[in-house]
Amino acid sequence: MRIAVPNKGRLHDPAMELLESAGLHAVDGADRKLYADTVDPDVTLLFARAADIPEYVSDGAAEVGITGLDQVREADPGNVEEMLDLEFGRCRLVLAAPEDGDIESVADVAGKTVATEFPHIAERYFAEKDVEADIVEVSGATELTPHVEMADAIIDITSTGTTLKVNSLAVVDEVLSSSAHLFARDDVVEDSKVRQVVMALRSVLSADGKRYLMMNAPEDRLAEVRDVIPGLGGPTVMNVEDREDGESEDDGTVAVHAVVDERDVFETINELKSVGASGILVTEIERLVE
Ligand SMILES: Nc1ncnc2c1ncn2[C@@H]1O[C@H](COP(=O)(O)OP(=O)(O)OP(=O)(O)O)[C@@H](O)[C@H]1O
Ligand SMILES: O=P(O)(O)OC[C@H]1O[C@H](OP(=O)(O)OP(=O)(O)O)[C@H](O)[C@@H]1O
Ligand SMILES: [Mg+2]
Repeated sequence: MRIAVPNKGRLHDPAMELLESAGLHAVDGADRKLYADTVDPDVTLLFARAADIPEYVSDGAAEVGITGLDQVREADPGNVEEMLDLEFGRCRLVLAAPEDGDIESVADVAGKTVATEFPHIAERYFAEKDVEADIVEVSGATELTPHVEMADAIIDITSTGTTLKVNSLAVVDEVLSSSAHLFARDDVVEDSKVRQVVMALRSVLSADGKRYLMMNAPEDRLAEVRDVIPGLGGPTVMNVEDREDGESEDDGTVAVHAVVDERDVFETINELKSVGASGILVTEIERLVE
């Protein structure tokens, strides 16, 4: 199976890190190579421009791809399925116009010219809003076009808003909220290898922001311990076997393990201490397969 991955740009590094965390390390990915094998002999990575990846998957050069949702929606190949939000490369595709101009709503764009790298998304957006606008396709530096009278407004990517601001442009409307996605050609979505890859990537995303707590707790206060753990489906409770022959000492102590949100760890530890827990250990989780 081939996975198409952005060869450069801001999606490349996080995509490679995610694949690595999922156990799909590239084994011979020298810079500027077009292909890399992975530790799984059935999985090859193919490196392509972010904007070309939907086409590669649609045409059969790769079975699945990782690229921005904006690119998938722009190419709109018709035979691919969006499988997973990978939660990086978050940005918004927005309609923007000069701050001091007279475009304040989508309706004001009627009869005007809009420059964009995303002509298909723009076309569908204006059709949905029932606004007729002329769309001019550009391949970059879209923010410049209103200043050189090429366009009255633009549809472009923004994340921090800095580029719009330095070009004296203001957001008029949001067209699409985007992030990197895993998508697959519709004839392979049920393949076992594709399902394995989806499950592996999902397990990394599920573990993100989670911590594993281990502790000893007095058995007779277990109910209180359970109450303070906001974990996934409750904690796991085990007897503490600390004698050499493996027999439980039965000193009234049990081991409790639980998965909790990173943001709850501080408060949970304090509460656990107050209900008698000791030897509390907090570790990171690499993957969480549910
Ligand atoms: N400022 C941004 N913040 C977050 N994500 C972004 C931003 N700009 C682009 N993206 C996302 O990253 C994808 C690829 O953009 P990037 O700038 O890495 O590549 P590119 O400009 O298409 O590539 P190239 O470097 O090959 O010209 C976009 O389609 C979008 O999904
Ligand atoms: O809201 P901001 O944080 O300012 O980000 C928005 C900018 O980021 C992207 O450009 P990029 O940096 O990828 O340059 P490019 O035009 O070479 O793709 C996008 O095309 C915007 O211009
Ligand atoms: Mg870019």
